[in-house]
Amino acid sequence: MAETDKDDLISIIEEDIGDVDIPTTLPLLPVRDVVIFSDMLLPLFVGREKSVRAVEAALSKDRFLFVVTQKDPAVENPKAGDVFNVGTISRILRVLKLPDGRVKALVQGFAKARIVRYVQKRTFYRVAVELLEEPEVALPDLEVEALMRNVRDYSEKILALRGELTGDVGSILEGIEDPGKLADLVASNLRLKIEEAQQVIEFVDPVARLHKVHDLLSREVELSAMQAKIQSDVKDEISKSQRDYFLREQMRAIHKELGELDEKSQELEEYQKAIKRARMPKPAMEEAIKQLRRLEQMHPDAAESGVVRTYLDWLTEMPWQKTTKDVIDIKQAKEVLDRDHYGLDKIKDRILEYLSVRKLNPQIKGSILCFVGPPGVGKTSLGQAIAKAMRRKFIRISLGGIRDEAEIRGHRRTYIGAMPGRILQGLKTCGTRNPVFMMDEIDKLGNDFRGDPSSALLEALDPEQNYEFSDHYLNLPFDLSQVMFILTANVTDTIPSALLDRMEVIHLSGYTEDEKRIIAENYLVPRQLKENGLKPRQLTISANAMMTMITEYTSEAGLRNLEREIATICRKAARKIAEGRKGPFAITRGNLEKYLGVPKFYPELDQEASQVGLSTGLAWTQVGGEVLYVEASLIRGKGELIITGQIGEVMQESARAALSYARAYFDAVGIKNSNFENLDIHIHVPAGAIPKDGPSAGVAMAAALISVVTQRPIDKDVAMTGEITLRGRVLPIGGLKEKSLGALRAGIKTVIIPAKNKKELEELPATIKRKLKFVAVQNMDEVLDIALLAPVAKPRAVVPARRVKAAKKH
Ligand SMILES: Nc1ncnc2c1ncn2[C@@H]1O[C@H](COP(=O)(O)OP(=O)(O)OP(=O)(O)O)[C@@H](O)[C@H]1O
Repeated sequence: MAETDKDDLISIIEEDIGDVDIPTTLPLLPVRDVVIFSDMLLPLFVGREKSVRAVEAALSKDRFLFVVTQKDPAVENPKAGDVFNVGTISRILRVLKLPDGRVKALVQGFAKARIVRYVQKRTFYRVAVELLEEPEVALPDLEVEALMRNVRDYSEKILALRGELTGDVGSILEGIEDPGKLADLVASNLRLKIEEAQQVIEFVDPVARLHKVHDLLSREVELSAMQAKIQSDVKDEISKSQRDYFLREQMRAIHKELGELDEKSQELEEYQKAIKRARMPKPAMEEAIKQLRRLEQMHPDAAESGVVRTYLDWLTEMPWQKTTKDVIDIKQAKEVLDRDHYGLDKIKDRILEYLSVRKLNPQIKGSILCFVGPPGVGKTSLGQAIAKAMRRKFIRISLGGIRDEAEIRGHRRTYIGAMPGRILQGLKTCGTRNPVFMMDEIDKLGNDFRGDPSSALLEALDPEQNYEFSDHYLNLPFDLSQVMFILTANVTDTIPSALLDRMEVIHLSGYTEDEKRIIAENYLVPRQLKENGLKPRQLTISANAMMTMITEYTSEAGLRNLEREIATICRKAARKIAEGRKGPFAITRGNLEKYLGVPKFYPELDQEASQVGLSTGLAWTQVGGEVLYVEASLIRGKGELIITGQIGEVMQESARAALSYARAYFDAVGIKNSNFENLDIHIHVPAGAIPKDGPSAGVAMAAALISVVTQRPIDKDVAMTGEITLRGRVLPIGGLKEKSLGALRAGIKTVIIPAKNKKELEELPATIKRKLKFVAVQNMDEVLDIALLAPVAKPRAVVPARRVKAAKKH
C-alpha cells in the first residue's frame, strides 16, 4: 500500500537527469489521494504486497517506477482499469524497511508518461509507458507572463488567507520561469481534489496546464476569501458575546463574593417581590409570572425587554386590592359640604341622600352622579368635598376633546409606546381602587374613525359590567366597581344618550350677584389670602369693591373669573408687602382700578336706548344665562327672509314661525302684506361667534319684526323668552334661573316669561325676584302690550332711504 505522508514538506529539487536513461517498461506503483508531478518529492508508505514487490523490483534495477493515481482510493487491490492512464515516472531516492514489512520510500517525479500496455500482471504490475514530451514555449510571451504573474499572486493570496504564507514562498515562485513547472508546483501544493489534479497533469501543453491551474486558483481565491470572511465574522461575534458573557459572569462572581446580587438578579427579585405585594387576582398573577420568565431569558439590552419591564411595572403598580376604608358619617359629610360650599342646599341634600344609601347598602350598584352647570359653579369642588367626606382619594381627568377610544381603553401592547387608558392611569396615580373619580366635560366627548370613546366609557361606568373592565394595554380584567364615578358637564344635550340614561343628573345653576359676594367674602378671599401668604388683617376688600368686581370686572354665571380677580389683588398686595411696604391694604371701590385696571364690563350700558326693531331675548348657553339681542330690518328685495348670526336650525325655524305670526298680525291690524313684496326681511342675532340655537327666542324675534313694521320701539328694560306658535301662543322654556341671572347681569328690569313657567318662580332666590319684575304671559299680544312703546313715526312698511343705502353698500 502506498500512502502519502501529506504533512511532510514537499519541495522541489532541481536535479539534472539529462544523463540518466529513462526506461519505458517499469514496475507500477498505484497511489491513493495524491497525484505526483514531475520534480516533486514525495515520501510514501508502501504496504500493499504488490506495491512492495514493485518497489523491490525497482530497487533491484535502476530504481525507476511508474507512479500513477488510483481512480477510487477505496479499492484495495487495483486492477488495470482502476488507475488513471497518465502518471509520472519517478525514482526512489531512499528507502527504509519497517519491521512490520512495510517500506517507507522517498520518491521523486521525473517525467510524465502514459501507460501503453500492461506487460506483467502476476506478482506486481509492470507497464510499458510512452513519455509525454512537453512542447517548447516560445518566451517571452506577454500572455504567458501575465498568466504566470497572476498564478504567483493568487498562490500567495491563498497561502496568506490560509495563514500558510512564509517568507520564502514569494522568492521560490519568482524563481520558476518555466510555465509548466510553475503550474506543476502550484498544483501539487494547492490541495486540489484528485480529479482536478489529474486533469492538470493530463494537460501536456504547459500553457494549457497553466491556464487550468489559473482557473482553479481564481476559484480557490474566492472560496478562501469567503471562508476567511465567514470565519472572521463568526469569530468576531463569538468573541464579543464571549467577552460580554465572561465579563458579566465575572461581575456576578464579584457580587456574589461581596454578598450582593447582580443587577439582573436584583431586578428579577424586585419584580418577584412586587408581584407578591400587588396581591393581584389569579389571572393577573399568572400573566405577571409568565412575563417575568420571559424577562429572565432575555438579554438585558434587548429592545423587547424594555416593553416587558414597562408592562410588569404597570401590573405591579396597579391598585388591585388597595382600598381606603369608607367612612360615611352623614352628619360629618354635611359639615364638610357646608364648610366648603355656600348655599346649594338642594344639591347638598341630594348628595347626602346618595351617601346615606351607600352607607346602608355598600354593595349598591347605584347610578353615576353627573353635575351639570356653567363653569365655576362648584362642580369640581363638590366632588372634592364628597371625597373628603367619605375619606376617599380624589382623582380628576378631563374628557374634553377625546376622540380616540384608546384614550379611555388604552393601546394594545404591540404599539410602540403603548399605555393604558386614562382610567387605569388615574387609578395608578391615586393608588387605590375606590377613589372618587371625576370625569370633566363629558359633554365634549368626540367621536370619529378612531373609535367611539363613549362606548368604552360606558363599559367603564356601567355597574353591570365594570367589575371586569378590560383595558387593551393590560389585557386583563380590572375591577372598577368600587370606584365612585362623578361626571361633570356644562349642558346635557351633547352627552351621548346611552351615557345620559345611566346617570343621575344634578343641575347646578349660576349664582346671583349677592350670592357671589357672600361666597367671595367667606370662601374665595380667605383661600386666596392663604395661598398668597397674606394674613387676613393685611388685606381687606370692601363690600362695595366686591360688588363692583362682580358686576364690572366679571360677567359670568360661576366664580372662576371672580376668583382670578381676587387672586390678582392678593398677588399685588403680597408684592407690596414683600417690597417692604407695610399694610394693611384696604381695597375700596375708589382704589379698585389701581389693582385691576379699568372695568371690563358696563352692564347698564348694554343697550342705551329703546330702539325700533331691536328686542332683547334670553339664552341659556354653556356659560350660563345671557341676554340675546334680536335685530330686524326691512330692505329692498323680493320678499325673502334672511337670517344671520350663527344660529342653529331650530332657531331658524323659530324665525320662520315668528314671521308667519307677524304677517297674520299685520293682517289683523290692517297693514297690507302686499307692502312686503319688494322687501326682504332680515333678522340678525348679533353677539359674537357663539353658536346659538333653540326655540325660546321665538317671542323676541316676532317682537322685533312687529316693532320694525309698526315703528314702535321695544322697551330696552324688557327681556323676553318663550317659544311662539303660528297663532301667537307662548310656550314654556327651560333654564329660567340661568336666564334670569343673565337678565340681571345685563341690567334688565322686566322679564316676560311663558305662563307655564310661572311655577318655577317660587324656586328663584329672593334677590332675583326683588330686582326683577316677572310677567307671565299666555300669548304674543300680551308680550307686545308690555314691550312695545309708543310709535316714533307713522307705521309703514317701507324702508328708510338711509337703511337702503347701507344695505346696498354691503
Ligand atoms: N357654593 C360655593 N361655595 C363656595 N365656593 C364655591 C361655591 N361654588 C363654587 N365655589 C368656588 O368657585 C371656584 C370654582 O369652582 P369649581 O372649580 O368647582 O367649578 P366647576 O363648576 O368645576 O367649573 P368647571 O366646569 O369649569 O370645571 C372654586 O374655587 C370653588 O371652590
